[in-house]
Amino acid sequence: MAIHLDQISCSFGSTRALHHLSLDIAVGEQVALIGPSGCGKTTLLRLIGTQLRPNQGHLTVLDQNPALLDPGQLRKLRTRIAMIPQHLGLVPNVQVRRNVLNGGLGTIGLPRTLVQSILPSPSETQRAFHWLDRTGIGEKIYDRTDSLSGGQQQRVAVARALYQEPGILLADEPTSSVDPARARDMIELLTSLSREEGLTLVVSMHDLDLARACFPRLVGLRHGEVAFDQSPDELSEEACQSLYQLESSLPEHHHEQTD
Ligand SMILES: Nc1ncnc2c1ncn2[C@@H]1O[C@H](COP(=O)(O)OP(=O)(O)OP(=O)(O)O)[C@@H](O)[C@H]1O
Repeated sequence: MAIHLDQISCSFGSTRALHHLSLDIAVGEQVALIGPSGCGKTTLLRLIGTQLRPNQGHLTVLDQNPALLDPGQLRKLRTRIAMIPQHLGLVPNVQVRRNVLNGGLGTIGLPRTLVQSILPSPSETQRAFHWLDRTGIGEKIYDRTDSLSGGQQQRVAVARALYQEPGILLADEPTSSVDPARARDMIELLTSLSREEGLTLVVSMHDLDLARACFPRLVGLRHGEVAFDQSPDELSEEACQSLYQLESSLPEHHHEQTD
């Protein structure tokens, strides 16, 4: 099992983000996490990425329990989990190559990082090109990152994640700031790369129609609990509607709290 969550609860002060949530995701599965703002999608991704610890419950990622690992083992596990954050986290005023190479920082240690930032080896550059090429923008490798379009920058973030050679790829609302055609391109890029590389893929998103069109498994979250866990064919209109009807009736504190 790539990801195993058993009765996980996670709170921030008095705000309950996840409540007795259980979910198993097999190696190579592609899962869309759907639900209204504040339902717990980012919290769940951060737990899987081992950036957060649950208050209760049992979690294993790539068959390891992060709570039982020493700092070195935890670092190693994290190199196998790549996260594409909502705002991409690219360094704007450097070459695209630099941003892709940043995907390897967790693995190579400080001395090599310093050398690499001045003079990347030909094999590192070749590998950066390989992943940029796989995302369709190989020719941009020496361009300044902030000269690229928003869609191209998203591809740089995908290449950076894949440079890490992860077992699990997580993406937090990768479609939130792009137009519908770009959103579909992005999701199709992620799902096809995950299929070809045998990568477990978990993507949070708001667009239910896009999730239904592109993912074989949809997990709906509501108030930090699993509302449904189904294939697009199984998913009923009622289940979808109930998920989003609650958006307007969320308790007030769900709107007020922020990251
Ligand atoms: N660092 C934090 N401090 C306090 N509360 C938090 C924190 N992170 C999340 N929360 C709260 O936990 C709940 C779940 O938040 P989360 O960000 O996981 O939801 P989400 O589904 O990803 O929302 P969105 O779609 O708006 O990104 C919300 O009520 C949120 O305000």
